[in-house]
Amino acid sequence: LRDGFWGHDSLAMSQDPELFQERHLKYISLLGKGNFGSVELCRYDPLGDSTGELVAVKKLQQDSAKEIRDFEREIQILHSLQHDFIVQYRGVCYSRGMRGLRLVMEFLPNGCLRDYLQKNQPRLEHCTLLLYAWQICKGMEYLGAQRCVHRDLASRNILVESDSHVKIGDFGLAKLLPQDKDYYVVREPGQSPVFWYAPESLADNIFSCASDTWSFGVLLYELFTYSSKSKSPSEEFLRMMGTGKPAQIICHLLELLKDNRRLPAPAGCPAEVYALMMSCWAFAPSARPTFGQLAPKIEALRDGRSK
Ligand SMILES: N#CCCn1cc(-c2nc(Nc3ccc(C4CCNCC4)cc3)nc3c2CCN3)cn1
Repeated sequence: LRDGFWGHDSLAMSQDPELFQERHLKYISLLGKGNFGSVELCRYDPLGDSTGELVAVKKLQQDSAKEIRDFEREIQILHSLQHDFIVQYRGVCYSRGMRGLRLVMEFLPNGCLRDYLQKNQPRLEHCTLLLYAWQICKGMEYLGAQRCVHRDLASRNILVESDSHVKIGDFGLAKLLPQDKDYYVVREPGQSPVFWYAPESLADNIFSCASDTWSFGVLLYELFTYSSKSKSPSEEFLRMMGTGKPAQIICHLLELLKDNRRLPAPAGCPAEVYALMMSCWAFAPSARPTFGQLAPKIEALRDGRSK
């Protein structure tokens, strides 16, 4: 289209609500660092009068061909998801061609659940922790129905919309299952802390909805320890392993899990909640509950305990 009222960009560009123009994306602050990426708070302000909306913009740190290809897959996965307990896709911003590719998402004002739990521990009751657990479980049930494996379920990847609403916030390691298999074997070994990994993921890089259930159990543990650093999964497992050489952490952790050693019950954690975590940590993937089976169990725990 010739230059005219729309300035130098094409009419189509200005009309597509999912295309964000870099020149209108105003940087405000750094929100966090996920896997291979950073997330910034920006205001999308095409009118230039600071009335534009706040958005969270994810971009790659490295921009190798593989990182860009994986990022494009992450964007496609998030674009295909639409659920109350999954962070909303808004669009993309291309600058410098594909090298400057950025993912634009809704901004959640209260940050990630790990920090939120630490900061608000005194006023967060078990009933609220179980509400967060139920919402994440429903989001994961929906994800499984889309044949998507998250691979990095942890409180650092959950975002807080409000006191009563959390969302799964990062899909940097998510994979879509092929039609003919219900598991995914990754080539690059553990990119995220191994203390959230199921045994089959530690041993053979195998990921599935069942390995997501294992990580969900660790997330339940994080909820009921209010993500305390001293009681974190890493600290607890390292304590159980003693001061082995760092090289053998994965083998040592696997031995421990084979010996049926598990994270301890968090202080004050109701026995039924600990039993639920333990069911997610069944050694055999097939013995773990699905998210569809976990949701009603969490509901029952919520109703059973009014406070
Ligand atoms: N998940 C995951 C891991 C990757 N990651 C994602 C985000 C993210 N953060 C927010 N909001 C957000 C974040 C931090 C604060 C802090 C700032 C310092 N003071 C304390 C509060 C406040 C609000 N909104 C989002 C996203 C993605 C989509 N929407 C950040 N890191």
